[in-house]
Amino acid sequence: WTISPRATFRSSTSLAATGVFYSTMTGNTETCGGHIVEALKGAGVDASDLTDIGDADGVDGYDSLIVGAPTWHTGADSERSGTAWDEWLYNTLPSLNLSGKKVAVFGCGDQEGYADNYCDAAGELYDQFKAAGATLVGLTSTEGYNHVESKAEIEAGKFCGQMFDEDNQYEESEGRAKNWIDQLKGEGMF
Ligand SMILES: Cc1cc2nc3c(=O)[nH]c(=O)nc-3n(C[C@H](O)[C@H](O)[C@H](O)COP(=O)(O)O)c2cc1C
Repeated sequence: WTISPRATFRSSTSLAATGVFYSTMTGNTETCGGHIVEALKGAGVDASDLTDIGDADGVDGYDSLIVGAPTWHTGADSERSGTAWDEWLYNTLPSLNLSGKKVAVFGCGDQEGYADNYCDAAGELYDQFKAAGATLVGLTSTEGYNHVESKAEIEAGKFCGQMFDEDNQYEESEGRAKNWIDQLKGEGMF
């Protein structure tokens, strides 16, 4: 008999294949991250629990990452989330080796109240993980959203990942999470 290297690596103490990290001020990004973790379970993906990036360790130990942030620093050039990501992106991420790892970004914002800056922090996560050498996956269409401008819209009609809006479209969130995980599976992330 043989033990595959992968099976050996996945001992009971090893990390899950996909790490799921988020931050939040008022819980909305946690709600959406919860939908994502449920969808991952439903799809049979070996994923971590939803983990606050402020408490995270060993982020580079996963094969792939799903990362999500809210936006609170409206209009800011950098440190747009107003959460633990702001420090982590510039103090921890540059020291990690993420080359070859697939990363998918999600964001939580308010497309009506902050229509000119909808989910701007998600765009920052995308840019910084890309700069760190990761392969970014999971782009989605902007169809069905009503924002005017967004730094998460990295090309016309394309978000850099999955955007959520618990203020205006909370009833969409669970379905958006499920569809996105199906898409990521189709893109070969897991
Ligand atoms: C002071 C303030 C500033 C905000 N700025 C933005 C913004 O620039 N862009 C955006 O999409 N949402 C903005 N929002 C909305 C929040 O991002 C949104 O409510 C989000 O769901 C909060 O997520 P959280 O509960 O995980 O922190 C802002 C909300 C407040 C109260």
